[in-house]
Amino acid sequence: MRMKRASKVIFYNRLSTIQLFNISEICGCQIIDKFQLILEIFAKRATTRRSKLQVELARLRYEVPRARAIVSLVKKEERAGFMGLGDYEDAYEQDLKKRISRIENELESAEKDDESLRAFRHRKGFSLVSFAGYTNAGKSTLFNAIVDESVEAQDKLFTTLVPTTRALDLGGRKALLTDTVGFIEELPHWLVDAFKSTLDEIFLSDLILLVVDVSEKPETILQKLSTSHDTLWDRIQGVPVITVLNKTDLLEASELEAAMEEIGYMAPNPVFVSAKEKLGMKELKAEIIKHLPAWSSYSFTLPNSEKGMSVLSWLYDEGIVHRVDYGERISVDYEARTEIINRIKALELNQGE
Ligand SMILES: Nc1nc2c(ncn2[C@@H]2O[C@H](COP(=O)(O)OP(=O)(O)OP(=O)(O)O)[C@@H](O)[C@H]2O)c(=O)[nH]1
Repeated sequence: MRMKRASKVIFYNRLSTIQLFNISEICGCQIIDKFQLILEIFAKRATTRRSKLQVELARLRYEVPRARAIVSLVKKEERAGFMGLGDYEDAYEQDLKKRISRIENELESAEKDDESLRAFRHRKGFSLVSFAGYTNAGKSTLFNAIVDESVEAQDKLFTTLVPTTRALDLGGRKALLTDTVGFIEELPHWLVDAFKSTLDEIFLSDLILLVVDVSEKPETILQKLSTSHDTLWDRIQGVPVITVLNKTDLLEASELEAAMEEIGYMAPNPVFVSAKEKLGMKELKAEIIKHLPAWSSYSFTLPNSEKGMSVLSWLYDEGIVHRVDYGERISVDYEARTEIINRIKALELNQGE
């Protein structure tokens, strides 16, 4: 390792503290296990405040028992400086625990911030589209293929904030496309909250593209589709899902047909693509446009009262207020998802207007 000048060695299996300790002495570089690597990836990909906190929480909790064991090792063997940790004292464990409880408190208020992120995007007239699926399904390749083939929307704001999000103009509709962390098989239970939090983008979406590697064995695909639906289902009811069957270049037409006979019932709104060969992009974009929530315009008035003002603030969260005049009543020219416009109309009816 020293000769190869590795800066980090990653072990597939979980390592005990003693193993970590001894291997790092031999290799002279940082040693991490699979779970620490997963946490590093989650940390890079966490975009909402809640997900950043969840990932940090999982990392700290993973570290506490190690901190304790390392302190006793260092004390016994007087080998300070292990893993670059310097003077490793009991205070470190106390510090970890303090940070854990602070994050637990912060998490409670973070939920609200993320809801307002969604509102902010809708207010700018964007529909939110997320890529979901297991690692290696080809999400990132597909994401790049669509972005390459599409016109980027004028609004660069989101794109510059998050590298895995692009603002696109799809058939005259503005959409924010977001690539997410891939699902991982056999995720340990203590990582599930952190993992799910990296999916926050998906849970805030108007449309989900579930990407599947169709060249895998049908039983593998079925099992992955089933787990994906389970993971998403409790929080995305009513949100349309497009099943993107990727890597069609690896199959003959007859093989593809046979695969679909087995998995078709688990694959709503299927579209066949090869992200690598950029095949099926037109069909996929058409399917996305078809499922994007419709937006419409509406002009109406609200009572100029406290209640009217609170409806107005909700309107600002959900869509674009083109004009607002405060007279005896508040008169508004408004554009939003049709679902929201219908709710305004229902509100008017209820008030007998
Ligand atoms: N033959 C073929 N290979 C593809 C296609 N799309 C992606 N791949 C390959 O599949 C592998 C995984 O692709 P990624 O785009 O990194 O997959 P991902 O789902 O983003 O994976 P994670 O980032 O790990 O979640 C890469 O080697 C790609 O080159 C395709 O349409 N056909």
